[in-house]
Amino acid sequence: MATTGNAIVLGGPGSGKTTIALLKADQEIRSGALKPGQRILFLSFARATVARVAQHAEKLLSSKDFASLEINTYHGFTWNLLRSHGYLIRDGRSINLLPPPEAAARLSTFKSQEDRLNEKRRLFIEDGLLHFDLFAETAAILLTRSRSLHQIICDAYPIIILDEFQDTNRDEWSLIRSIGQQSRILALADAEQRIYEFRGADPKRISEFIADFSPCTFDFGSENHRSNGTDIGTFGNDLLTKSNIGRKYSNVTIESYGFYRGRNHLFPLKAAVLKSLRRLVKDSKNQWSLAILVPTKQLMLQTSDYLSADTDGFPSLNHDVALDTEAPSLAAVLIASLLEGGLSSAEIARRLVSNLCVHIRGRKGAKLPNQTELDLVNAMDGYLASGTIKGPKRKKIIEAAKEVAQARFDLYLSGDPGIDWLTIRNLLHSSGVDVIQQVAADAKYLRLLHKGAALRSRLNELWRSTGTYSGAEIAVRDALLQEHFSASLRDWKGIHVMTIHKSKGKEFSEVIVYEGTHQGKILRGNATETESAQALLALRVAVTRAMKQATILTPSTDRCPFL
Ligand SMILES: Nc1ncnc2c1ncn2[C@@H]1O[C@H](COP(=O)(O)OP(=O)(O)OP(=O)(O)O)[C@@H](O)[C@H]1O
Repeated sequence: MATTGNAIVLGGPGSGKTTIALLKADQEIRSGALKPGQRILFLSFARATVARVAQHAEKLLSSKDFASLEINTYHGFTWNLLRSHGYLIRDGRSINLLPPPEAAARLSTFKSQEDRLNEKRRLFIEDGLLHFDLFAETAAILLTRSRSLHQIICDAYPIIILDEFQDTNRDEWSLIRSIGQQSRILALADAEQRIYEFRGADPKRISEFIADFSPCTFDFGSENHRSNGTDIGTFGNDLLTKSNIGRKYSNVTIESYGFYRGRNHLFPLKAAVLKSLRRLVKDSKNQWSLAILVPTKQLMLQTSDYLSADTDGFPSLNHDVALDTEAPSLAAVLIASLLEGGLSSAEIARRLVSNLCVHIRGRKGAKLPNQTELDLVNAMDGYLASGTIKGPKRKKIIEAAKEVAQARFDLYLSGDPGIDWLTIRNLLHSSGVDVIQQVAADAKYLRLLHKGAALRSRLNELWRSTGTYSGAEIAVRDALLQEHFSASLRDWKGIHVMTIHKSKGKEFSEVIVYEGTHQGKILRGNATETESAQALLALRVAVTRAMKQATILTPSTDRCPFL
């Protein structure tokens, strides 16, 4: 609290790094260190983490002091900077954002990382379209080239707190170095929670910071305030030395699950969730949170579907999912375009085929479409240019698109966006063709993005002013885009399903880590040594999110070797 220069706080999970940083911010604000208009900037990676930190800060700081703290993601902060000043590096021309769903679609044909990066740079330089991955790099360039802007930013934020510092990539690091020439930097880090090597986190980062910034260094070691009085932290540390194997823990349960004939493969998971819920409700009434953490996105969606279902004698369970937005967003844009309609069914059909191409290209986000999908998209693109397409399966897709378009053309819209949206979704669902049905399936996840109300109100406005949904495609795109920067406070109570990676920086009353039998393994088969080391760190991060109890479910036929 007394340090006046740069600082780095090291410490294991739950050791209080975030808490001390917020208290330090509060102390600086109260001491009058800030001039009018200056704020302390707290940067983290994920919007969900920002929401949790903001919640935590609201408890620790008075509302007056809270106003002097800006809690943001790297993306949110750098985009603000680029949106207002980016024109300076584009000869006065403005910058437009390339939203992840569209980016995924545009980059789908570039296979290597290098080609993808080059294409992102080309899109920016030639078309002014900025990909999220270039935010930090471009902001760093901007601050290097404009000394005045550099001065303004450093003046505005004299103290910057960097959460999860161990996971900063090279571009973020160069931005930090630039701002850190004048502003004070307080970094929070745990080398053993470095789980983002695949996006450029580097084991050297902490020592680079120490070398460049000569900070006061504080190490909270293995102090643990999150799960005080439990052996969850001990288990986490034992994992690192493999001394957990064969040991018993009071607050970490490892269950080997078997196969239940005639039941969903996630049956043992839902049974474990209900067991946790009984415990949580008994102990904490409604003041509890439960995280279900799984290794892959695919398993996350399956888990969400199965929790929502009321099959196998289990009730449907309300929950939140940390979804990727690409697939539902592209599906929403396609549905909005159908809501808009057109002057003829042929025009609607053409737009539908074109939007189907974008959906197939981009729905998997950063993961590329497979060759069959790419071939299909090329053929459909060819159809749009020439009016012909070869192959019975592809012809069937075009025929089905025409039928959907005709049905839309003949449709009498009610003016109630909720009803009309569902009508269109059902048209897609009953098309009988998988790539069109996939749009309807992806659109169902919009509910879980909590964007329903925002979309409905935009569509309502359109209908009220024009009696049509003309402009719906753009309106829906805008509404979904804002999602990427909103750091609205989310309620962390209840059940949350997410990938292990998304759980970083969060805490829950209980955690259930579940790995699948064939896909969704904690350590996948044929993993390299580095991948294995990363998987172990990820498992440690997952388990140590729990305050009271962690449960790990691993298949009895193929137990996780870390357990
Ligand atoms: N000194 C303390 N005394 C009591 N409780 C504390 C203390 N410091 C932190 N806590 C509580 O412990 C929990 C974990 O703290 P915090 O989130 O600051 O840890 P962290 O080091 O940032 O964790 P991680 O790296 O795992 O995200 C929080 O619920 C916080 O309120």
